[in-house]
Amino acid sequence: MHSKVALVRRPSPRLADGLVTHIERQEVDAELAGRQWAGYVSALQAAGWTTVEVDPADDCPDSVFVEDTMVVYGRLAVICRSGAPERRAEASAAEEAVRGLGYEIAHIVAPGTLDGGDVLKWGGTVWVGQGGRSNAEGLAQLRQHLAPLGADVVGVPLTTVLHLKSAVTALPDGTVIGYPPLVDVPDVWSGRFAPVPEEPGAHVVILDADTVLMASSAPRSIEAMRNNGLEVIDVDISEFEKLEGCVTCLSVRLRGL
Ligand SMILES: NC(=O)NCCC[C@H](N)C(=O)O
Repeated sequence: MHSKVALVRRPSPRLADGLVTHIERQEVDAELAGRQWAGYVSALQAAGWTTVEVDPADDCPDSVFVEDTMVVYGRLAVICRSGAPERRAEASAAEEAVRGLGYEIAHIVAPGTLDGGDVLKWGGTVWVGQGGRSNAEGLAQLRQHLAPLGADVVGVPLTTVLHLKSAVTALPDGTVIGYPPLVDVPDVWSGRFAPVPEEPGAHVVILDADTVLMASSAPRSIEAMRNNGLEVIDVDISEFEKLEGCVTCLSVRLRGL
């Protein structure tokens, strides 16, 4: 029985060579990134999460963004085949780690592509960004794997950001938050969509029913969350943001077998 376990992965020494797609490349301070990663891991631990390190992948610059390697639903971990061929080598060690924790394993296979960052889950619905890293075949395979578990898998068009969860994430009560200029179809969540005033303000990791983790680069959104009664723990992840990373992508949250 595991509860509140998070997979994390130490940054590669080649982090600065990570992919950038929608933003200008900026210089990454690898040493600062290392400290920020340690701060992120400590924040998870302080909130009661046990962290498990996936074996490092020093040759894979983007391996720290471990969320993209899998989609975990119930006791099943669906191992992704990234839409970025450069990132496909990251998956095998992540698979070993989650298998070692007792999860059942399924795979997205060619020609399907799926990045974990494109998958938003809440209350039995699984939304999958389409138009970037994850294709229709990847979505169809995910739907097939999750159907026996009762999940409703829904495609969502995506044009302006890397992953669906770069645009929207869900609060503990199921409200979907997003920075409107980057959300193609807010109507998907009509009645439960709430705008935030900053792009990184759209990214939350749910730590428990009352607490979320957010990036300190979104002070106005953090204030709005606090005013709405949520506890917010904030972490500086500037070096990962330079590579289009956000708080969600630095871990895979496993909420219990
Ligand atoms: N789930 C995420 O938001 N992942 C961020 C991945 C960033 C990485 N530089 C990439 O382009 O794949």
